[in-house]
Amino acid sequence: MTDTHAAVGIIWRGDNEVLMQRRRPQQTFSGYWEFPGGKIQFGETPAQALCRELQEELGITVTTLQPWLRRRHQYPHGNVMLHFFHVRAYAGVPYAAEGQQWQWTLLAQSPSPLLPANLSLWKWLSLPSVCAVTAAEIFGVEEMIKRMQAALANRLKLVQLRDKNISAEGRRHLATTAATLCRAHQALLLINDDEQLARDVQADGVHLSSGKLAVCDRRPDFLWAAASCHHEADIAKAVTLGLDFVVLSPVNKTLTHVKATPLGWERFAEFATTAGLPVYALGGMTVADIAVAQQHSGQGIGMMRQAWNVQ
Ligand SMILES: Nc1nc2c([nH]c(=O)n2[C@H]2C[C@H](O)[C@@H](COP(=O)(O)OP(=O)(O)OP(=O)(O)O)O2)c(=O)[nH]1
Repeated sequence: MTDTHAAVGIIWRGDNEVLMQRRRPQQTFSGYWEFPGGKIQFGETPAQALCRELQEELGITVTTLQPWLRRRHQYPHGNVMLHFFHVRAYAGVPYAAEGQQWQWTLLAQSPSPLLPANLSLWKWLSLPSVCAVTAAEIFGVEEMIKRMQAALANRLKLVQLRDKNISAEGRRHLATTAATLCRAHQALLLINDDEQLARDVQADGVHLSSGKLAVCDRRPDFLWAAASCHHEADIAKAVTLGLDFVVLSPVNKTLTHVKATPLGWERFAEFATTAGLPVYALGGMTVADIAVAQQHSGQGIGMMRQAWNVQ
């Protein structure tokens, strides 16, 4: 059966509210909450379809569209390929141009029932644009903690504790302190490749190295689970395990993996569009690359050294 393609808009008000509308009585899944959007018509690109739908449904003219992921869902009535976009700027004031019920919805208050294809996606909306990877191997543990404090105070919301080559005590001390700090700043902490340590310090989740990902046969039992990917096969495995996001590298040249051939942004975009889950770009990233990654369907960027250059 061929897929029906639909373009879907996540319309933001600030950082933690999105516009949701309710499917009307004559539609399938009537009464379910959905993001505005609809079927892509013959000859339209997904972006054109979304702009048309948002004009028709809400009377707004989109001025900035940011492509996000693409996700396939099997409904009883057929397969749908959903093309998601973030909408952060538009002209006009939204109104129910088709008589539908709609509301601004806080991310913490997922409306119910949500269209089934949107369930895991809702959780991913709270992911930030930067994933900072610890670098105690470079700075030392105490300096790393100081820099982490500063970065969290500066609104960092996602930390991956990596540092595989420091002492076990140093890593445990870093993990314990990072867990306390991240909790205090409502930031997520994922521990690289050590489920026991993640459990001991009550981290939010684990981050699998690509090596661990390859041999892992179940989703780690944490609220958040992510992985490092370098190839298509890694991403496919992450999807099979039902992970929440992946960090794909190296996108640009990086000091950490000097011999690796960078993917480049075009190839990154191919992966990020088709992965079906959020993808961060890693490798030679600076803050200026957040926007570049997002224009290429990425969730944002992963950074190691650059993330901690905070006074
Ligand atoms: N607009 C929108 N559609 C979604 C979302 N999630 C999701 O699975 N879909 C599906 C439902 C529909 O099958 C298709 C969008 O088509 P549509 O909104 O034009 O719906 P429709 O009533 O014409 O389609 P049908 O399902 O009743 O045949 O994508 C979402 O968040 N927003």
